[in-house]
Amino acid sequence: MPGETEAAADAAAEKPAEATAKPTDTEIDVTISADAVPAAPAAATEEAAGAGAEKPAEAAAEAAAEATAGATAPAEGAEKDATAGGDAAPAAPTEEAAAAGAEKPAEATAAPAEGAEKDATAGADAVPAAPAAPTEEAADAGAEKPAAPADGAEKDTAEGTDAVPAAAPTEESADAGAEKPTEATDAPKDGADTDATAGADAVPAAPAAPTEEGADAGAEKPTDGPTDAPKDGAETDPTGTDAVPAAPTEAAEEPAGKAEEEVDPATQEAIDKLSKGVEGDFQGIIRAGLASAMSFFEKLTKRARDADSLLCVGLDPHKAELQEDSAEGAFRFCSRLIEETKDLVAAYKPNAAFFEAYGVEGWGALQRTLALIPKDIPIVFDAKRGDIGSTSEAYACSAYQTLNCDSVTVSPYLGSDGLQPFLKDPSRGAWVLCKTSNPGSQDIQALQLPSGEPLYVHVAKVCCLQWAKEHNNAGLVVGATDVEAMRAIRAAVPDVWFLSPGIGAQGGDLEAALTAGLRPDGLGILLPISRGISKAESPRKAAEAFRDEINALRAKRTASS
Ligand SMILES: O=C(O)c1cc(=O)[nH]c(=O)n1[C@@H]1O[C@H](COP(=O)(O)O)[C@@H](O)[C@H]1O
Repeated sequence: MPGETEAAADAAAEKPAEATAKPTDTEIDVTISADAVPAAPAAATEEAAGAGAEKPAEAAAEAAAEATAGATAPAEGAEKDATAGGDAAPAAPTEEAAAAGAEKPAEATAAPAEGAEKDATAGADAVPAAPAAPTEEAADAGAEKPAAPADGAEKDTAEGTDAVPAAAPTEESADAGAEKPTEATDAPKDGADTDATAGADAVPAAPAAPTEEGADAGAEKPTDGPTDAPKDGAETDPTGTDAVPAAPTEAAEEPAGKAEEEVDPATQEAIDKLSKGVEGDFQGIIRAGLASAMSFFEKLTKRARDADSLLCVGLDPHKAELQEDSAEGAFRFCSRLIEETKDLVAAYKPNAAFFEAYGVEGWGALQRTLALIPKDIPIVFDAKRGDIGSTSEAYACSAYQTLNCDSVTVSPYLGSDGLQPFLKDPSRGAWVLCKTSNPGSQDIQALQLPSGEPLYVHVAKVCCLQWAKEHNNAGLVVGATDVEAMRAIRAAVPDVWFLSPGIGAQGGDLEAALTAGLRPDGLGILLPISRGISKAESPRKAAEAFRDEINALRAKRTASS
């Protein structure tokens, strides 16, 4: 209940009833996020290929597979490529590959409809920060660093679906692929530097405008666009095919165009930058793919508005609260919370600690829990990461690719290089620990710098205004238990989103926190509450009461400002 203290909550605690929601098979679900890509080819710069473009390479490959169908994307070639782990290497077709393609074109051509479905489901979460390029650099990058995350890559390799051309086919090849696969040996030879690293299949190196035929072939079942994709990835492609429509059909372009209108200036700038120099329809594809990737804070803002809520339910399966002290018990606990509150929340915040406590099974329970969260509800993965750059890369991969979470809590203590991996993809966000809610936050975070400002104000400014300024995708953890600090931080960074735990069990004052932290637009502060909801007799009623109390205070505050 709102305002309930830890003690009160403990006293009132009851064991939650057994979850009603049945777990789905989520191991696959989380891994397929790797495949999710807009039907866009990728970028034109090495930077794009190496940095943000973890997935577009696959996208390009998959997309072009559609257009060229059997002509240049042989099933056997795909298997070969997959074995080599080279998902995304645009290279010209070798005769061998083309011939292999001719042997089994039907698989390649049959793929798109299902593949499109799959990509649509996963697409929301896996849109790259930057498209990958159809240049040699991109090919190399793709080969060395497969676009898909580890799990996804494994899946892909098992399914042998990734190796496909990045460029659009000529009319001839499109026809060949679609109708006369045995003529596949006539596939384009230009740009013929076969990707030896990937052992990859025949792919033209340079993008070209798709032909009508290619467009038609690719457009059999356009995706709904990444933002419509459910997180649970329940519609996994049963054929194991990742193919995505390659060509910009009207249907595919329309939602992307709409999305493009909604993107923030930073995203728009990235789109302009990355599509510059790319000609014709492929520019449209790139723009569409990028535009459909809402930035993390756009997604959060949209959800907060749609649900009319700033409440974030914490998924903290404390052992003491479980009916059964096991990973399964933790999963059921979370499943029940999600089931009861999913229409009331702006976000969910699973805390890794409570799952890790159950070892490998706990990690599985976490993955299954994440898969239950509706696709339009942002996830804050509370893991408080941050390390040297190369290790943070792995942490970011774990949070964003393997677990497919939208955001993660991070420590600023290691500095800018430790945070960069969490910030380079605008569709993901990092919540930087700034002034935490616990009493010990005074020990270091409140130290006064020679400039006279407390360390937490410095952290707020340096993280949000400098380190994260490229994509504006850092928020700040500012506990709701220290309103004075919150006020100072709000003054330093007026627009930044706060994640403000401390309401409920930790005794924070909701009205004081909202007064100090809310932005004039009635947004800008996300209030995670765990035990105050999970320990209530009816978590739903408690969540509803919190949401309503928050909204009443928001209304009061925005009316007075
Ligand atoms: O990063 C966090 O989420 C966090 C930061 C902070 O300053 N204080 C804080 O309590 N948290 C987390 O927020 C949740 C608070 O839980 P309750 O006190 O039960 O609502 C726990 O998962 C904490 O680990």
